[in-house]
Amino acid sequence: MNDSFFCGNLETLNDFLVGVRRLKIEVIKCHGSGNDFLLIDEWNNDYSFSEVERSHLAKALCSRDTDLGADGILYVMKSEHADGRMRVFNSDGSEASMCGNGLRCVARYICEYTQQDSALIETMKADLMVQREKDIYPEIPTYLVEISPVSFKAQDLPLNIDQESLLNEKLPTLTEEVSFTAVAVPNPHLIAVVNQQQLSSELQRELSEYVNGPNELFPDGVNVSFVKPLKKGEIFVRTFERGVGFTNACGTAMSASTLVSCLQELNEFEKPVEVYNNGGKVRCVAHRKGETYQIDLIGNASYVYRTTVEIDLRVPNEFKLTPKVEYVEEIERYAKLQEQVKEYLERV
Ligand SMILES: N[C@H](CCC[C@H](N)C(=O)O)C(=O)O
Repeated sequence: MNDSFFCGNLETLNDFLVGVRRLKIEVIKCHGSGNDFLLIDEWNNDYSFSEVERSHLAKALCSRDTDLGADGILYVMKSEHADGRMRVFNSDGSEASMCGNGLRCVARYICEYTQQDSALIETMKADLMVQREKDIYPEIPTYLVEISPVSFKAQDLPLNIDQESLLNEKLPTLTEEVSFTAVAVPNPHLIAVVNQQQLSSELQRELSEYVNGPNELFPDGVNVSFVKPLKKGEIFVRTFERGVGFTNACGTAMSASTLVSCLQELNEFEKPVEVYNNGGKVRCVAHRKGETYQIDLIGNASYVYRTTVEIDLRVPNEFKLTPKVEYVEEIERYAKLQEQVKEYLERV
């Protein structure tokens, strides 16, 4: 009996004994306003990853040094009480309680799978309503997702300060240059309304890197957004995302920024606000009932390509891809939207 037989058997036996995890994982590369994700359907593919594997996969597959790369992974899972469940992991492997742009992509995936125009999706802290909307740009799949619960309590971010909340106030230990509002939707956001000079400076990067490193203020880190009012009903938002860095857009941040702009009377509750960003634009509507807030986030849910990742989960950085199958028309249509937004932002 030659060696290869034993090697083959030994390897198979060894694989079994050490629990090798060689898998072929179907992936859809998608994005909401240029905030891009790898969508993995655990539910219908029956992958059943461990907690550690989900985090390690996010770090390995989201790295921009690979043929994949993304801001995060969206795991679609079965829910015991809703139409589906979304878990979102940032590219650094950390799990977030919510992801607005990602939820629109999951909304599309679940609505198309169930052939419904609306659904209830379970997220870490809430079951959220999602629905298909009329395209805000021709032929670009558009979804509305509910962003809630909303809390201005510092402890809900958490933000360690000796006051209940931070509402358009200075954080002197951080900077004297701008005022901030802290809000959880329910992931944590620190938001400043700024002018063009402040937006163009290094201030946002410097303070974002500080509050997302070891610090007393935000022990879990925080998404940091600079908001520039364009005109009534229009804002521009740039976000340094916790667990990622600067992204083209951050859905929960754009929603929270819209809410803050209404509280500061730059925009109006119950009226649409066009939120421009480096990846395109979305529409938000902030709702207030007494002291309860909720935001509607409306925007694209675009697919870019499908591929299969061939991977051994024990060494997730060494993976192979099958040839990517692109959604060519969606890519072209979204590029037209981005061109229109870019031209507009150069004029406004
Ligand atoms: N980085 C965020 C999660 C992703 C949120 C963002 N991609 C969105 O669209 O809301 C956090 O750790 O809270």
